Amino acid sequence: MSQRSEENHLFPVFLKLDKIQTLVVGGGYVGWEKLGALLKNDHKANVKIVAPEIRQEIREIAAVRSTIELVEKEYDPSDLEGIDLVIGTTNFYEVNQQIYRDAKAKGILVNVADTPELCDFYLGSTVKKGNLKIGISTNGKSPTFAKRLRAILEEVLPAHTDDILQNLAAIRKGLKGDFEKKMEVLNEITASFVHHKKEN
Ligand SMILES: C[C@@]1(CC(=O)O)c2cc3[nH]c(cc4nc(cc5[nH]c(cc(n2)[C@H]1CCC(=O)O)[C@@](C)(CC(=O)O)[C@@H]5CCC(=O)O)C(CC(=O)O)=C4CCC(=O)O)c(CCC(=O)O)c3CC(=O)O
Ligand SMILES: NC(=O)C1=CN([C@@H]2O[C@H](COP(=O)(O)OP(=O)(O)OC[C@H]3O[C@@H](n4cnc5c(N)ncnc54)[C@H](O)[C@@H]3O)[C@@H](O)[C@H]2O)C=CC1
Repeated sequence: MSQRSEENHLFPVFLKLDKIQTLVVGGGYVGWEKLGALLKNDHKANVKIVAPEIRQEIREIAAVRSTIELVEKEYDPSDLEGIDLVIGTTNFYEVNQQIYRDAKAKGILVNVADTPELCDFYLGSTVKKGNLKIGISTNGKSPTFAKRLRAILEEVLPAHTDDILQNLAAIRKGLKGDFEKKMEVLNEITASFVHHKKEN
């Protein structure tokens, strides 16, 4: 069999966390971090957290959000009922492995935090400016690089980035005519973005 080349084969998708049900197993530091990552992207994310011990910080978040459910008990496979996506963060490799196996058996996509061999998908660093979102993956090579690149992009993207998007959305909506004509106009309007970059 031929060796897979050293490049990123991951396919990025942008999930609607308010339309699906996510389960986080484990309510410690890593569980808190992953919950934070979900909520940073969508404060209305539906998240259930299952763990016998749940950190105070998570309790405080759940207390003010009806979309977050805490279940204080050890994980068992019935927790996967009605779940679309699962993130395992317990401090027991065997439990994380079981979560992975159970999720696979049910056809649920699973991520065991910080354990690439037990992941169908990875979490990425995300940059948000209004309607714009950029997801960054280093293919597991360096999450710290992803974090730094996020900070750089957050800094360099102008504050009015979303205004540009809003204007383009308005123009797009107002454009009459056939599909090809629409594309022609939108390509023309946005051409200067690329030229501007080349000149610098
Ligand atoms: C493969 C992946 C699987 C997954 O967890 O989804 C994974 C794996 C591992 N992470 C580890 C450690 C750290 N992870 C972070 C941070 C983040 N990790 C995230 C994602 C991912 N981490 C996926 C790949 C993403 C990609 O390809 O880029 C981010 C982007 C998203 C998020 O988690 O929300 C978030 C930054 C968010 C942001 O700030 O923008 C930091 C830095 C910090 O916290 O400051 C450290 C410590 C420093 C270091 O080690 O680099 C370890 C070693 C554990 C150990 O030593 O035992 C492994 C295991 C291994 O590599 O084998
Ligand atoms: N804290 C960190 O920065 C890092 C942690 N890790 C690893 O990630 C894992 C989790 O770390 P932390 O969150 O810091 O640990 P933690 O000890 O703070 O939290 C573990 C959580 O798992 C829960 N748990 C234990 N058994 C369970 C079960 N059977 N069912 C459901 N929940 C269960 C506990 O109640 C607790 O809420 C550990 O394996 C750790 O080695 C890896 C890299 C960095």
